[in-house]
Amino acid sequence: MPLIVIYNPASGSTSGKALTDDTLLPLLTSHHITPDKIAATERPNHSGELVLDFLSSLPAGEKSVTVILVSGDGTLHEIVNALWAKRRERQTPYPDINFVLIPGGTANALHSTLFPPPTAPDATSKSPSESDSTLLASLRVFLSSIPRIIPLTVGSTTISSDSSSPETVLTTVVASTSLHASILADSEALRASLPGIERFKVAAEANATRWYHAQATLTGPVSRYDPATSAFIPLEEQTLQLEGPFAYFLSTTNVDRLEPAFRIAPFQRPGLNSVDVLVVRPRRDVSLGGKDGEEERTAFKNRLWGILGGAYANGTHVESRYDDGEVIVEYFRAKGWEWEPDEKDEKAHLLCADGTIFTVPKGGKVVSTVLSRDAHDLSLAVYA
Ligand SMILES: Nc1ncnc2c1ncn2[C@@H]1O[C@H](COP(=O)(O)OP(=O)(O)OP(=O)(O)O)[C@@H](O)[C@H]1O
Repeated sequence: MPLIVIYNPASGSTSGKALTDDTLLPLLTSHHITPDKIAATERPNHSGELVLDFLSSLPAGEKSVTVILVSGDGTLHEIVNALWAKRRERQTPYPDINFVLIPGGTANALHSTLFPPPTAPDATSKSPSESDSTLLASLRVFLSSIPRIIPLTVGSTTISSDSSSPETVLTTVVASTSLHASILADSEALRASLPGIERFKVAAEANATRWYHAQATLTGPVSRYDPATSAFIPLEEQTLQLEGPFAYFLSTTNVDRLEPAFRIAPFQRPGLNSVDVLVVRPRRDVSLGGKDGEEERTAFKNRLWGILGGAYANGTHVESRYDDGEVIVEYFRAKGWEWEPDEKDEKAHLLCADGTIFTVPKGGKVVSTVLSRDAHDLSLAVYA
């Protein structure tokens, strides 16, 4: 099967080249495997060009290829979007594309979902790197006598407005607004000084008391996680409207965590063909008495911080409740969602798609949905 190795020398702690040269390639050689191509990404979006060029170089009729990717989630995101953008320019369908993931990025959400750390590192751990036992886990599956591949769910997120043409981006990990999108937007500026996951915490602190004004709709079928029965209960309605303001609004496909220890959507997994949506709406907190002054926002921030800390304790945040018994983190499973930011709330216009930040134009909205295989025309899977 055709094989290309791609590493991102700039991702995470910039160890991609050393990992490739010193560990990956010698291991492949010891298994008598010679990649057809080995390439470093030289700039943003280069990974997509490398894969497209590689596919173009193959004889017609090739059924499947393997891409060994030494990077974080953002590089995979670029490849998926490049394939999708160029799909109509090909005479024949793409071959199946099976990824071996070697975590060389900062967060490595997909890899750490597939191969969770043996003991979850504590929340204050400074090391973003995965333990040695999981570092080569996907590669070991690829090299095994019965390699197993798991298909990936693909989501599409479209930003539209009257003033501009719609822009669609595919996601395989996360699509979010509110706190998470603000954190990602601010943390990128900190990448040079804080290359590890600490930069997310610094950015989180800067956005902690903000509430986001928007109208959100979940599109169905929709089900709601019930902590009492530990099950998702289907809703009768096909759509569910959620009034803001929001402190947190995040959806994941394929992944149950965004970092090795941050298990924010504890029941999501690859190939489910649904999104898990986590929502926190401060107005549901009866202890705030319906007010949203400085004092209430600070009180709510402390509460939210404590609750989201449960994501670092194997996902216990989804069990937490307000004093009146209502769940604090609303956890839904759906086909998709829509987000219409309030025109006056600038930060509610931020959207994060697999770590890339977009700004919704004034008067615009976001429509995010899981795509069927027929709709995206890609066959993507990971060795796991
Ligand atoms: N040679 C390069 N120089 C600078 N940036 C690059 C280069 N090659 C790729 N990139 C960019 O590096 C960015 C980060 O890559 P990636 O997302 O894989 O790592 P990460 O952000 O550290 O990890 P994660 O997404 O898991 O948090 C990508 O958006 C990509 O565009």
